[in-house]
Amino acid sequence: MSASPTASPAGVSAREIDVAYGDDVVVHAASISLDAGTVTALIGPNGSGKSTLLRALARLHPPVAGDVTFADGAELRALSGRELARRITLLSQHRTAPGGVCVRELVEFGRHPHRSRWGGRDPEGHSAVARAMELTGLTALADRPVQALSGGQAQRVWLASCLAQDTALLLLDEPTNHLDLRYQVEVLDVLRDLADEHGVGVGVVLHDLDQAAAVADRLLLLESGRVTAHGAPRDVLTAENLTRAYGIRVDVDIDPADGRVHTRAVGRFNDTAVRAASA
Ligand SMILES: Nc1ncnc2c1ncn2[C@@H]1O[C@H](COP(=O)(O)OP(=O)(O)OP(=O)(O)O)[C@@H](O)[C@H]1O
Repeated sequence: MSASPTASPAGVSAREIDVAYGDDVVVHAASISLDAGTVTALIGPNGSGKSTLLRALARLHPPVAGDVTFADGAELRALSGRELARRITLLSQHRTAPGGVCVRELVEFGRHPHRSRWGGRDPEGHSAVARAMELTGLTALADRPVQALSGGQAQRVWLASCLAQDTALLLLDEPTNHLDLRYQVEVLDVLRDLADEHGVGVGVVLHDLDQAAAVADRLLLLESGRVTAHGAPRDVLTAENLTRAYGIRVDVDIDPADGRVHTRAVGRFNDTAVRAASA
């Protein structure tokens, strides 16, 4: 990012939190720590609670039990909205752009917590916005109406708006959705660079397990609202864990050349043994 993240020390920990919609508790006793300079990926089947847990860290769904504390001791529930927006940014899955705004204007919205109450000075703003647009490949589209963009281009604008917010903690819910292969890789590279070069603590929901293994230092596997495994990718992405979590056979290989974890879901269509048996 253009400037080093402006918020207080990166790092947030949730301890044993329950998160509910009405009376329905959907995340149970979940613990997660996002530390400065690390990428943590949340993985798991649809409906397992990944988005809800991520949103709880940004206080969009305040936990009904347990607590969430920042590295400097501040409690999530005690912060003003503005203080919180200077510490943590969330790229959520569902967003609607206000009508009539162009790319640069939407990215500039990300600077809102850094402006004075009456919309005044933000000395870092211009360079933060320019850098966020450059990192996401949007510079040439700066004056285009957001409503005239493709799904992938719009996704990059929302990501740029989060990057412009320039917080020490960055949460992203499926940021590679709608992106072509090149931009998927570029977005994941940006996340890795933010962690490695700027000490940002990143929490990201990903469905692609190989991408999660490649970008993350730590993985958190959720099943039915509970964290059932956490740790280094090769400890979490085991055939046993994945087969249980996803309810289909999943094979796992470790590439001897680079130590990367590769997963392969074995369905009826790509399991040659099953195909031969049923032919
Ligand atoms: N607004 C809501 N009101 C009530 N229940 C909800 C709401 N949003 C999500 N849920 C429920 O909470 C549970 C967890 O949903 P969540 O979106 O966190 O899962 P997820 O792991 O992110 O899923 P996906 O991979 O499909 O995005 C699901 O049972 C879901 O139906």
